[in-house]
Amino acid sequence: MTETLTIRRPDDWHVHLRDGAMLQAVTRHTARQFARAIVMPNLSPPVTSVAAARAYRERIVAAVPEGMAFEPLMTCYLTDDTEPAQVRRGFADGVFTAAKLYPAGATTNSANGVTDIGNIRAVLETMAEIGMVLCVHGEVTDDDVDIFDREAVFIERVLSPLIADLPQLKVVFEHLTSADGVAFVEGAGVNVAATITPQHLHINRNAMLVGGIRPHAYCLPVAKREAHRLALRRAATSGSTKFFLGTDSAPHPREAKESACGCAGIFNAPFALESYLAVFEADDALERFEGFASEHGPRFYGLPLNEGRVTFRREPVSVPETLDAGGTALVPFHAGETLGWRLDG
Ligand SMILES: NC(=O)N[C@@H](CC(=O)O)C(=O)O
Ligand SMILES: [Zn+2]
Ligand SMILES: [Zn+2]
Repeated sequence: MTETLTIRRPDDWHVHLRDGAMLQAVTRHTARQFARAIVMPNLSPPVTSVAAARAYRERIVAAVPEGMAFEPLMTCYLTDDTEPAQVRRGFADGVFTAAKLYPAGATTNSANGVTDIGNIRAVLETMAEIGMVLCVHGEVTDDDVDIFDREAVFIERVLSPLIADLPQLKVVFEHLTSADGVAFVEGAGVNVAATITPQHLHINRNAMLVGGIRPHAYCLPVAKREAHRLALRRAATSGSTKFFLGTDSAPHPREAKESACGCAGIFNAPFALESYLAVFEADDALERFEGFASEHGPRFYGLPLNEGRVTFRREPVSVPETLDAGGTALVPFHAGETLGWRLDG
C-alpha cells in the first residue's frame, strides 16, 4: 500500500475568500493547500471593475500569513452593463484572469448578475477574441424550473446555444453537479471544461435531507441524486483533461447557515485536498489525482504548471466540529469526521 503521495502543487480553480474579518480568517486555509486560486467576485458590492479587482487582490495578499506563497487570480463579475473595454483592459493588465457569469438571482450575491445572456454578447465576443476564460454558474433561475433540474435546463437553454454561437470562447462550467453536465462537457469541444467540488463527489441530496434538514450540506447548485454523484466521480477520476479541481469553498457564519432561510455554501478549504484524495483512493485512481489537482486546470487556462511539490502521508486527520473565523464560527465540510491522508506542512 502506498504510504506517501507526492504531486505537483495544486491550484483551486474556484474559491470564495470573502472580505474583511472572514477574508482574514479563511485565506490561510486556501494558501496552505494551493499555489493559486481563481477568486470569485461575488462580494457585496461585487467586483465589477479593474480598480476593484486590484484593490481586492491587495487585500487578499495582505491576508496571506507570513512565509506562505499564494497567488490570487482575480475574476470580473459580469453584469448587464459590463463594458467590453473594461474586461479587455483588466485582462491585458494582468488583473483579471477570467470573468464570471452569474445568472441574476441564481446564488449568493448574484442580484447584480446577468438577466439575459444576450445583454453581454459584446463582452463575450471580446473574451473569445482575447482568449479569456468565462467561468459560469450554470443554473437557470426560472420559477417554473425545479431546483434539481436547473443545471440541465441551463445547458439546453443557455450553454449549448452560447457555445454554438461562439465556439472560440473558453468556458469553464463551474461546480458541475449532474450527469447531464458531465455528458455535455465530454461531448463539447476543447474550449469547454468543468470544475468539480469535493462535496459533490462525496454527498448526494440525502446528506441534506435524511434524518433532519442539514444546512451544512446545502450549497448551490444543490447536490443531486446518487446517479449524478457517481457520474461526477467517474468524470473526476477518469483522467480526462476537461475536468479539474475547484473547491467552491464558500464560508458563511454558522448562524447564517443554521437559520430558517440558510445561506448556500460549504466551507471546505481547510481539508479540501484530503477530501478529494479520499475519493481518488476509494475509486482506485490515485495515479490520476495529480492531473485533476495540478495539471488540467493550468493547461486549460494557458498558465504555467506550478514547480513546487506537496506530499501527503497516510495518517488519520480529524476534522474539527467548528473553526473560528474572527469571532464567528464556521462549520467545515467533514466536520467531526476523520480523513485518511495528511498534507505535510
Ligand atoms: N456555492 C454556493 O453554494 N455558494 C457560493 C456561490 C456559488 O458559487 O454559487 C457563495 O458565494 O456562497
Ligand atoms: Zn456558483
Ligand atoms: Zn462558488
